[in-house]
Amino acid sequence: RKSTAPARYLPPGPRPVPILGNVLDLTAKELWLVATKWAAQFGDVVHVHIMGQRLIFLSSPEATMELLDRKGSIYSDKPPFVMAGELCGCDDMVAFTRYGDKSKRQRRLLNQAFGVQVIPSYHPLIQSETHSFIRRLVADPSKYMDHLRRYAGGLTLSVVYGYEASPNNDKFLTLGEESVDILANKITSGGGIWPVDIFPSLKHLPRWAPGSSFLTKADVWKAKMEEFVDQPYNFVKASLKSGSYAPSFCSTLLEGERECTEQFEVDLKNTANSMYGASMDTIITSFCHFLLAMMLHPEILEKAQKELDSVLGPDRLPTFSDRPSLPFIDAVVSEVYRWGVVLPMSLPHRLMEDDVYRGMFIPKGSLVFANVWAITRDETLFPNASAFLPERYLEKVDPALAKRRDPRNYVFGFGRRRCPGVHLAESSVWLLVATVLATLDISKAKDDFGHPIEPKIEFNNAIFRTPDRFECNIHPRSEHSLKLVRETEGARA
Ligand code: HEM
Repeated sequence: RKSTAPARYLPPGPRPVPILGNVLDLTAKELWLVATKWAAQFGDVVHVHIMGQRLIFLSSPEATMELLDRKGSIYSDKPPFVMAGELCGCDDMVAFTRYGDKSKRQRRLLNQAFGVQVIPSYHPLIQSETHSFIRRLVADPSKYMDHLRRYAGGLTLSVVYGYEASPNNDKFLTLGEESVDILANKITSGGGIWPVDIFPSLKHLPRWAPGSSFLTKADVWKAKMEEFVDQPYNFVKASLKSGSYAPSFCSTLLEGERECTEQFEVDLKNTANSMYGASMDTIITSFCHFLLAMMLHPEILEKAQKELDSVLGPDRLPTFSDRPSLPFIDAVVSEVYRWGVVLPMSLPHRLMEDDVYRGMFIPKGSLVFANVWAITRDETLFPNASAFLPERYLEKVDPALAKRRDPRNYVFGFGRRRCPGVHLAESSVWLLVATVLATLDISKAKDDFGHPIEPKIEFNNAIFRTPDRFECNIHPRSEHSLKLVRETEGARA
C-alpha cells in the first residue's frame, strides 16, 4: 500500500559525490563565499552533507530568524565533539556546551553579570584599559597587533576576574595566549573534526598503538586548558578571602550566592574561562576591520573626527556619556560590524528534532549555519553592500526596516546561543573606536619613496574573518592630542 504521507524533500544544494558527499565543496578557504554562491543558485536554505553529517546553510534574515530565533527550543544544541569536548576537556566551555540544564545554568550566570543593565559598572575598567592601549599604540604603532592582544586579554581578565595584568610577561596573559592558541590552532583547526569524531571507538586505542598520538596530544592540551580554568579562578577566591579585590564577574556571582555548591563553582569557573577565548579574536578582528576601513577611507575618518571635535572640544577624550551625541561614530561602528563580519558563518547550531520549513525537511542532528556574510551583502537591505558607507544608518526609515538593517541582529549570532558578551563587546569596541579617532590619524603606510603602500588583504582563518597583518601608519593627530593621551597615565580607575 502506498504511503499517503507527503514526500519529505531535503533543501536543495550542490550535487554530492557518493559516500563522501560534499567534502570537496567544503574545503574552500573562505567558505562563506562558496555558501553565498550556493544561496544565489539554490535559494536561502541549502543542504550539503559530509559522510552523512547534514549541514544546512541559512542565507536570509527570514530563515535565520524563523529557525534559529523563533524555533530556538529545537535549534540551540551544539555538536558533540569527541576530541575537543571529551578528550581535550572543552565540554564545559560555553560555546561547546550541549543544550540543556548545564547550558541554561551557564547562560543565567552570563546574563546576571553581562546583562545590559550591569555593563555601566564595567565602564571605568573599559576606559582605563582603552587609555593604556592608546598609550602603547602611540609609543610603538608598528606593534599594533601585540597591543590589541594585550588590550583584549587584559580587559577580559579584569572584567571576569578583577585581575590587573602586569605590563610585561604577565603570567595569566601568557597562560591565556597559550590556551587560546591550543584551542584555535590545534584542537579546532580545520573545523575541529578529528578522525575520532567520526569513529568514536578510536578513543579506546592503547597509547602505544600506531595512530594514537592524538590521545597523547589531547592529554597535554587538556592539562593546559585546565590550568587556565583553575588558576585565575583561584586568584579570585584568594583575593575574596583577603578582603582586597576589584569587583568582577566572578566576585559578584560568588558574593551573591548563598550556598556555594560544587556544581555552582564548576559552572562559574568554566563560564568565566570561556569568555577569554570568546572575546580575544572577536574584539581583535573588529578593531582590525576598523583600522582597515579608516585607512582606505580618509574622508570618513575626517568626518568622524569632525563630529568628535565638535562634541568634545579640544581638552578631553570621549566617555560613554558622549555616545548619544555622536551618531556618526555609532554609524561607523555599525558599518565595521557589517562590512567586517567577524564570524561570517556564525557558529553552528545543532537541530534537536526533525523539522519542516517552507515544505523542506530538515532532519534531526543537522548542523545549521547562519550565513551572515550573505545577509550582510544583501543589496536589497544594504545597497552598494561591498562599500564601507556609515551614512546608510543615518537615513530615516521605518522601525521594522531599521531592525532588519541593524547588523547587530546578525553578527552576534541567534536565539538562545546569541553572543552573551554582546553588551560588553559593544561598549568596548565603541570606546576603542571613539578614542582612537579622537587622538590618532590612520593612513596607508609609505614605501621608501614616500608612495602609499596598497594593502594586500588576505583572510586565512577558517572561522574568524581576521585579516592577515597589514602595514598601516598610525600617529597622534597633533601635539595636543599626544598630551591628552599622556595625561591618562596613572589615572587607572
Ligand atoms: C565584537 C565582538 C564579538 C562578536 C562579533 C561576537 C560574536 C559571537 C557570535 C557570532 C557567537 C555565536 C552565536 C551563535 O552561536 O549563534 C558568539 C558566541 C559567544 N560569545 Fe561572542 N562575540 C563578540 C565578543 C564577545 C565577548 C567580549 C564575549 C565575552 C566576554 C563573548 C562571549 C561569547 C560566548 C561565551 C559565546 C558562546 C555562546 C553560546 O554558545 O551559548 N563574545 N559570539
